Amino acid sequence: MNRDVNRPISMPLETLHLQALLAHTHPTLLVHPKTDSIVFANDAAAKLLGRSIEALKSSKMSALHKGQVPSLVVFSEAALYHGFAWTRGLDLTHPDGTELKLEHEARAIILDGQEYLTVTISDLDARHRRDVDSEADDYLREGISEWRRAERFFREIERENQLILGAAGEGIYGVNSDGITTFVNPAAERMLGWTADALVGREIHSIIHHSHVDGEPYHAEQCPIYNAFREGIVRRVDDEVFWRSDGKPIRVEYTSTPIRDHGLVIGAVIVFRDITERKIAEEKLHAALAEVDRLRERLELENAYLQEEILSTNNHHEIIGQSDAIQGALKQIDLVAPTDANVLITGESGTGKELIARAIHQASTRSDRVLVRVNCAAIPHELFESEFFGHVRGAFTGAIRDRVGRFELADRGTLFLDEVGEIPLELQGKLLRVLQDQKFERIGEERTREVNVRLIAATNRDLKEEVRQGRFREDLYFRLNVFPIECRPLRERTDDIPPLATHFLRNICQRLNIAQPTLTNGQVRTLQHYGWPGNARELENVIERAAILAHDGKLHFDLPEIGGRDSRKSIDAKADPTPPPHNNILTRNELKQTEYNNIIQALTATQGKIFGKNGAAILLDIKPTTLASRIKTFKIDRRDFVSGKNTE
Ligand SMILES: Nc1ncnc2c1ncn2[C@@H]1O[C@H](COP(=O)(O)OP(=O)(O)OP(=O)(O)O)[C@@H](O)[C@H]1O
Repeated sequence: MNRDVNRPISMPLETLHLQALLAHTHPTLLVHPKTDSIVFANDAAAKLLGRSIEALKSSKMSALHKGQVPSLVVFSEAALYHGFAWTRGLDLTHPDGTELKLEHEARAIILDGQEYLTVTISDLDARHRRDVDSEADDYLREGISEWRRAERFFREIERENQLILGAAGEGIYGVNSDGITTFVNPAAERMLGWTADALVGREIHSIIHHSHVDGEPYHAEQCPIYNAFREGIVRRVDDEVFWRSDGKPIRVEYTSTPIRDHGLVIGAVIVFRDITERKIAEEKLHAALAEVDRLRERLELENAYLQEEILSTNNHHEIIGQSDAIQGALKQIDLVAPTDANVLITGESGTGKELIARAIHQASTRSDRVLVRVNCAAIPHELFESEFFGHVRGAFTGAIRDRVGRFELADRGTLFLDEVGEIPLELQGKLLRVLQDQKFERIGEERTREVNVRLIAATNRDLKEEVRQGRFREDLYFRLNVFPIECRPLRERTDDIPPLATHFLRNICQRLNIAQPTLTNGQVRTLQHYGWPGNARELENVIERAAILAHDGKLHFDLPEIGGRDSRKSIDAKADPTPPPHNNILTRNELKQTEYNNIIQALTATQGKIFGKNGAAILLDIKPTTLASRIKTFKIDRRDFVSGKNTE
């Protein structure tokens, strides 16, 4: 620094006043350097240095800065030389003993031709405090604007969140860890019929979730929504109800997600959807599918029955016979068919009981609906109930889908219970109730179904005797026996054998598409002499076999042997026109014994096999189901005839 730049300032007297004024705000001394005396001190200097102006003015600079004369001289000389100097090397002690940290700035001035120094003193501690305060101010100012920015940012986020919550189609609400509602979005307000104001701040479970759909109380401890924040895991429920403000339930699916703050669960947010309409649509669809399923199953079964009917009714329900017995039966059919009365047809196997049942159905007003036949002898004991009344899926082991029972299938048609005497005693009561009320339930279902069924029953048992023996309920017997029709055995109406034999021969030849052989009078007479334990069915089978084996238009009959009696007759030989001797007539018991022996022989020959090509039914010329029923009646255990394990 050179002297020209910082030469002492020379100023007129009036400027001194200005200087003095300025000096009034800063602690300033006017010092005469040559004499070391203080010629002027302002109030600020007096205050800072802790001395009065007068005391200062009567004091020397060196006296103020005791022991620092060298530093003071250097400082003064520098100021005089350069016109300006500053130092922090001059200390000063306040009269109260405080060591003042000061900065001195000296400027050389000339007043009235004499060199002076204006020494401005700054309190470094005060300046430091100001600096700190100013820094704090800066921080504060910056902090406030930063905070305002953050506030704006969060307000913006909050606004966006509100927009999202408002736009969401799902109902959304929040709860704190006490289960108190913290917010509710507009969709939730709409769905629940409650305003957000009405819910916020209140325990929402007791308002919208207090009961199950059936009205049972829903305790908050079990509520999955609350459990989400109790256990800290997300809970999803896909079918429950929330209660609207108008008391109506809405079906909902919802998710309750815990909200965490620094790892601490502080509540949950619940997002829910009104699925009432969807559930109604689903239920309608299920019902429709179940109905389709039911109809399909029914059609399948009806179809099976119709097929069976086609196969079993080659004779188109033509009842042949001129005997009084047949003519009487025909009259009874005409009488009873148009009524809805129950009919009980009795008679030995193969006498035409089913034929009569079908004829009644055909002549009734129900003929446009199906006749459902149930062979009670062929149903395993444990399946009776399901067979009759149906079951729902899962009702018992093996019930893998719903099943229509025969009663339901026969609705508005006819139910033909063949071998009705075989129905287990324990089911007879239920059957009676259904016949009386025409109402029943499927197994495993509570729904009661109504039917309108006409019942025709048939049996080859003496049902009265069964009642006496306690094997058949009397009340059921009376219920069935409203209109009894008896089928007389063929041997008691030998008049019917010629027209029946001719009828069978014609039908069989047509069916087999073969030329019809001649049935001679002699052959007819021989047929009339045979006992026909298998009745018309046996006659039909004998004729069919003969038709197949016929040579050159001639029939050859090979009648089966009956019991020990030699009833095998070669009919193409000379027929014996004489009536059988009196001692050949069999009593009912003898006939039974004969039939028993016959079945035993057949089972021995087939090793217990009943059904199929090599079965005993074929040998005996009776239906396998009939044979099964007879075996049951005679209490024969067919396993006694089986060699090895191969039973049917
Ligand atoms: N009067 C008849 N006219 C024509 N065909 C008859 C007559 N009686 C019986 N049949 C025939 O004899 C066969 C046996 O008759 P059906 O099945 O009706 O006897 P069923 O008494 O019901 O026998 P089961 O007790 O063994 O069930 C059938 O093919 C049937 O058409």
